[in-house]
Amino acid sequence: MTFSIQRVDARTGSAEILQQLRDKLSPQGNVVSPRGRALTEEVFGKPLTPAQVVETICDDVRREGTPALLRYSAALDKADLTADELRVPAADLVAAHAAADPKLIETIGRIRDNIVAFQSAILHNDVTITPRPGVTLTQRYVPLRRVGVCVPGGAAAYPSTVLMTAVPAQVAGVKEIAVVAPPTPFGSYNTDMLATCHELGITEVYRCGGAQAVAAMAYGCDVIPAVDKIVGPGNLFVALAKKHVFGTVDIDSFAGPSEVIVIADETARADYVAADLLAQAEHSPGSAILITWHKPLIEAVAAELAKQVAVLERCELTVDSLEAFGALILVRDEDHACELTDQFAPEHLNIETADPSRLMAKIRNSGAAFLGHYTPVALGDYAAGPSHVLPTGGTCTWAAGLSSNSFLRSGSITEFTPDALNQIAPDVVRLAEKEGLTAHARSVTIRE
Ligand SMILES: NC(=O)c1ccc[n+]([C@@H]2O[C@H](COP(=O)([O-])OP(=O)(O)OC[C@H]3O[C@@H](n4cnc5c(N)ncnc54)[C@H](O)[C@@H]3O)[C@@H](O)[C@H]2O)c1
Ligand SMILES: N[C@H](CO)Cc1c[nH]c[nH+]1
Ligand SMILES: [Zn+2]
Repeated sequence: MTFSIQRVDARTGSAEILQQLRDKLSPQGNVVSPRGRALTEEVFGKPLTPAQVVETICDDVRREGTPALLRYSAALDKADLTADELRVPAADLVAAHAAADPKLIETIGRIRDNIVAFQSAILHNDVTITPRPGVTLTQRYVPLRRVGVCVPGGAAAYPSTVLMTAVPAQVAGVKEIAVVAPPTPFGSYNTDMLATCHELGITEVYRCGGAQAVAAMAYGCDVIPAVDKIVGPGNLFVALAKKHVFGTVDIDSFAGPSEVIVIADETARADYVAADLLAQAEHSPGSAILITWHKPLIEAVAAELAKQVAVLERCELTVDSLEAFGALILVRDEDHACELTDQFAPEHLNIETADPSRLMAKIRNSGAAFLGHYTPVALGDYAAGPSHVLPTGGTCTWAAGLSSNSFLRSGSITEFTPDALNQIAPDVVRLAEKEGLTAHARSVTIRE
């Protein structure tokens, strides 16, 4: 298989390529295909930007509710559904579960256990301190009441996304979980996805996707009661819709295409490294970048990529991704590799070196890191325990991946005795008077 992936020698100059890739990989840089643009013109009668499409859909769903949701499902997903058919009947969930490969159900059970073990261990607990006699200060964590989960269904089916979103929410104690997936064979007609929902005890699944489903969950409609937070991945329209409704509800992130940086040294195997790069490139769009100071690895990995990509089911899509978003970068040394990685701030970081922990200690920015020659990112995508919903586009410099804690809301609880109030009163009064807020001061002195 012949294709071209960028080789960059960053030993003497700066690696501008990383900034160029970063710019291309923002969710907005996620270009809409010619078919997508034609669909926009067909539905709206004129060319619109994705942001204009999403704003129109969200505003219509907010104003009209279910009729707009059904209209956009019909126009964009060719779904001929009535309001009564939007929710997947309980019998369909049961039937999908009964018909599923028993081995798949066992796998889902084992992965659920892995996720529960990790997400329970990291869950915040209430904290109470008594800094002085008579003063009790508590930080309390309360699960969100109702959340909405977007499960993609345009180009592939993602039972794994149900696990990686709904299980952390369940661990946090969320009682109501609504899943939306497009009315497509990869979405809410996908029996593996429905069987996964049933196995996890999810009963509310809706046959709608895209911006219209996000808007319906944010604003609520006759069929889907409004949620408090919307999580889960999706294409550009889903990402833009989540951004649009943020403020009415919370969202997990504004996510773009998948990314991986593999840092490798002379102990790395070129076939393993290539396999890890291909695994994220196959998402298409997906970015796959090798950083190494071991020069022979660059061509060895390029040769392995060509060999391995040829036999992939998604060969052409993967090649498109490697050509547009891939790079093999030669750096001076280990420190240079860590510096460039921090600058790119990848969603996934795979360190395939003799002492990966030493490098990890030097890197601040990565959504999720995978250490050693036997820890491919696919472990995190499917089974290890941390969620695969992660910050992309360099946002891991300030954002965290989805976890059980994403489904908690914290609040403080303060309690003072009369003596403790008297003790602190002068400080409160002084500051309140400085601000000219004498009613605040009086609410304290009145109790002296
Ligand atoms: N980061 C993660 O954890 C993760 C996990 C799984 C999938 N993903 C990513 O999520 C994305 C899923 O995208 P997808 O397209 O397969 O499914 P999707 O469900 O996100 O989007 C499909 C929906 O988009 C809407 N849409 C399509 N074209 C449109 C147009 N021209 N105008 C308005 N709306 C339109 C339709 O309503 C359709 O139902 C992929 O990029 C995949 O790589 C990420
Ligand atoms: N790599 C994706 C997150 O970036 C998650 C995923 C789902 N299925 C396979 N992989
Ligand atoms: Zn993946």
